[in-house]
Amino acid sequence: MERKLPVTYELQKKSGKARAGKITAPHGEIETPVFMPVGTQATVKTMTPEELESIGSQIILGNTYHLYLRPGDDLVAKFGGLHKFMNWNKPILTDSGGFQVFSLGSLRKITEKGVEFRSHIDGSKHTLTPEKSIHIQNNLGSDIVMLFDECPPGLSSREYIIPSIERTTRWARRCVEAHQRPDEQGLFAIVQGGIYEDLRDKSLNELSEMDSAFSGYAIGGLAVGEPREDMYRILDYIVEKCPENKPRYLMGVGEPLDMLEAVESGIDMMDCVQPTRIGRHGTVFTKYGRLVIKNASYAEDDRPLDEDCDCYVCRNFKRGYIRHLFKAEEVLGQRLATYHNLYFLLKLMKDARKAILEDRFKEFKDEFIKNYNMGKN
Ligand SMILES: CNc1nc2cc3c(=O)[nH]c(N)nc3c(CC[C@H]3O[C@@H](OC)[C@H](OC)[C@@H]3OC)c2[nH]1
Ligand SMILES: [Zn+2]
Repeated sequence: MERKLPVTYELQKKSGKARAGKITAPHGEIETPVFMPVGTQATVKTMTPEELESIGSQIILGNTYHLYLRPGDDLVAKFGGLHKFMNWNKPILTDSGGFQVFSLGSLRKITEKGVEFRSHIDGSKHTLTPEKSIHIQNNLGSDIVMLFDECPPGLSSREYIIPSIERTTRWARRCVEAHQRPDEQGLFAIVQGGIYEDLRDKSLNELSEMDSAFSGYAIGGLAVGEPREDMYRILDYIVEKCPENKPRYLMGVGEPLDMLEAVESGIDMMDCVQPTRIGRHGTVFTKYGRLVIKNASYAEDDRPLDEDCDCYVCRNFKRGYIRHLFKAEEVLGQRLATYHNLYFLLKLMKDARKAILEDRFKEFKDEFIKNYNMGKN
């Protein structure tokens, strides 16, 4: 008898390949499509949990690599896990750390056992293995645990990707074996295969042999420097081949136009550091495209960041004031820009969900793209 998985999915409506649904996780329900703010070091930078809840965040992300290095997953476990440690009581998804080892670590060496690397913090030597990654995530107590995979560098050759997929599949088996709380923390598979349809099939077919252990499927290996049209082509090809009764998560995508393309291909969940990272540097999303607030042209501009946004920031502050905060290097500027950017993406997914429920997603997407490309700010 198939064991009840801790994370389940209910498909509610389809509009083309786009889907509206509901994920049920140990710490709560998630209406999809959903954008997941990234909280790498147990905080979504500059935001309090209360603010995150007030803008409609349903689930946030944490990261194995960072929390293992600092403050240590054992310490987080002593505080009762990540939810208690950071006072976030809704679902949390943690990445498995492989990606960060390659994007942040130094002196890395991949072997069958795992990945050796030096910490970007103090240069100390570490080895992350499938077992270690899963045990760290068990200590963190996240609702959704990601497989320990290799995300090949963007535009890797077929010759590199084929053996990488096979090792990642062997690592997946070891992750399933090592998982200490399969009834409390949902395990997500991560499909690799670069920009090659047949290699995407290879990765998905090999992982599907362990399907009963997986609560969901992530599409990995994208948003790593490949041309946009290759990412769209692969999404259009592989997403609908993932199980219809489980959530589908596209890793690392958070540009508005890319998110709508992903939703159109059947993706339910997305994450990206962009809204928080560019927000801290003074770039904000608006209905008509990005806006760089430090631009002199906004010095006396008494309009809100986005005249069509009803967030706390857009209801209470003008562009001229927020530009001043950035020029004066006042930290409130970073907070207001981050708050608005997160609200913008969360609202975009909420509006997309409504459009799907009303079976008009294609029209919604085309209208958004037309306005966003106008670039009139
Ligand atoms: C930006 N483009 C992008 N493509 C990615 C592809 C992969 C992948 O194939 N495998 C794994 N394991 N992770 C990936 C990731 C990292 C996402 C994490 O990276 C962190 O954001 C930087 C965040 O950590 C809280 C997030 O957690 C899920 C990707 N990011
Ligand atoms: Zn706003």
